[in-house]
Amino acid sequence: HCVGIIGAPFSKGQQRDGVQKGPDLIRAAGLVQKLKGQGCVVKDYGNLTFEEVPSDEPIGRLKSPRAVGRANELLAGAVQKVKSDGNTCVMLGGDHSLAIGSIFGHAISRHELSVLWVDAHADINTPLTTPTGNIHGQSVSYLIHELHSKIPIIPNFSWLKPCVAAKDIVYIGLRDVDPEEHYILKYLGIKTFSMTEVDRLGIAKVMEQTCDHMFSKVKKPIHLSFDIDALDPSVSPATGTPVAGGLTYREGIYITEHICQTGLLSAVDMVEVNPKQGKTEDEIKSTVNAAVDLLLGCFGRVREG
Ligand SMILES: N[C@](CCCC[B-](O)(O)O)(CCN1CCC(O)CC1)C(=O)O
Ligand SMILES: [Mn+2]
Ligand SMILES: [Mn+2]
Ligand SMILES: [Mn+2]
Repeated sequence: HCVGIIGAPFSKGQQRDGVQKGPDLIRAAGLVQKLKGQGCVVKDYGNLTFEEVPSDEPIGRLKSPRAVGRANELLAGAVQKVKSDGNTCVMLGGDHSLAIGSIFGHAISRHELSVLWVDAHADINTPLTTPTGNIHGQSVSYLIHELHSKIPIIPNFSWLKPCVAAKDIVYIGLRDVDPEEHYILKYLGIKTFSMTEVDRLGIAKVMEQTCDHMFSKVKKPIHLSFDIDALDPSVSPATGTPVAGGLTYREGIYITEHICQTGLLSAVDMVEVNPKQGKTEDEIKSTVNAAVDLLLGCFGRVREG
C-alpha cells in the first residue's frame, strides 16, 4: 500500500476546542512507523496551515462559515495532490466538516466514488435544518447532488460543487439522527446500517450488504469517512459528540479489514479525536490508539497475523 498522510488541524466545524490537536496526537502514537512496519510506503505531507479568517460572523445559523469554506478549499487541493502522486489518501482531522474538502478533492481526481460514512451521526443537516449551525453536522448535504438546491451561496464555498450521488453513500453506526436528517435519508433512499441493523445482522452481514450495495452497478474507488464517535464511548471517549451504544473496537476493526480486502480503498478520513474531551490520559490514549488501529486495518493489518 502507498499511503499519503495529510494533517488537518481544524476545529471550526464545531464548538469544542481541542479537535485541532488530533493529527499530531495520531502521529505521536506512531501511525507512520506502524504503517511502514506492516509494509506500507508512507509519505507524510505534513499539516495544512489554516490562516485566521477575520470577522467570520454567523450567516443565518451557520457558524464560522468562511473559515470552514477556506479550510476545505485548501484541503481539497491537498487531497488532489496526494491522489495525483498515486497514493491512498489519509486525512487526519480535525472535525468532520473536513470531509467536504476531502471528498471533493478525491472526487476531482477519481470522479465516481462510493462513500462509506461510519458515524454515530448522519451529518446530513442542511443550512436550514441544522439545529446547531455546526457545519460538521452538515458535511454530506454539501456534497450530494440531490441536495444541491438546499445549499445557499456561502462565502468561501464558491469552489465547491456536489460530487456524490445519494445512491453512492452508505452509513454504518447511526444512533443519533435528527428528525430532519431522518426525513432526508428516507426521502433520498440512502442506504443506512444503524446500530439496530448492526445488532440485528452482525457486522459481517452489514459489510457484506454494504459491499453488495456499493458494487451493485460499477465498482468505484471507496472513500471511507470514519468519525471516531462511531465507536462506543467506552472505546473512544475523547470526542466532541459521544453517543452511547456504539461500535465495539472489534466491529470497527472488522469494517476496516473488510474495506481493505476490497482493494478499492482510495481515501480515508479519521476525524473528531479531541483530547480535551477525554477526562483522563487513559481516555485520550484509548481514543487515539483506536484511531491508529483502525487506520492500520485499512492498510493491511489483520488480526490473524
Ligand atoms: N446532528 C448534530 C450533531 C452533529 C455531529 C457531527 B459529527 O461530525 O460528530 O458526526 C446535532 C445533534 N443533536 C443536537 C440536539 C441534541 O439534543 C442531540 C444531538 C448537529 O449538530 O447537526
Ligand atoms: Mn463532530
Ligand atoms: Mn459523529
Ligand atoms: Mn461526523
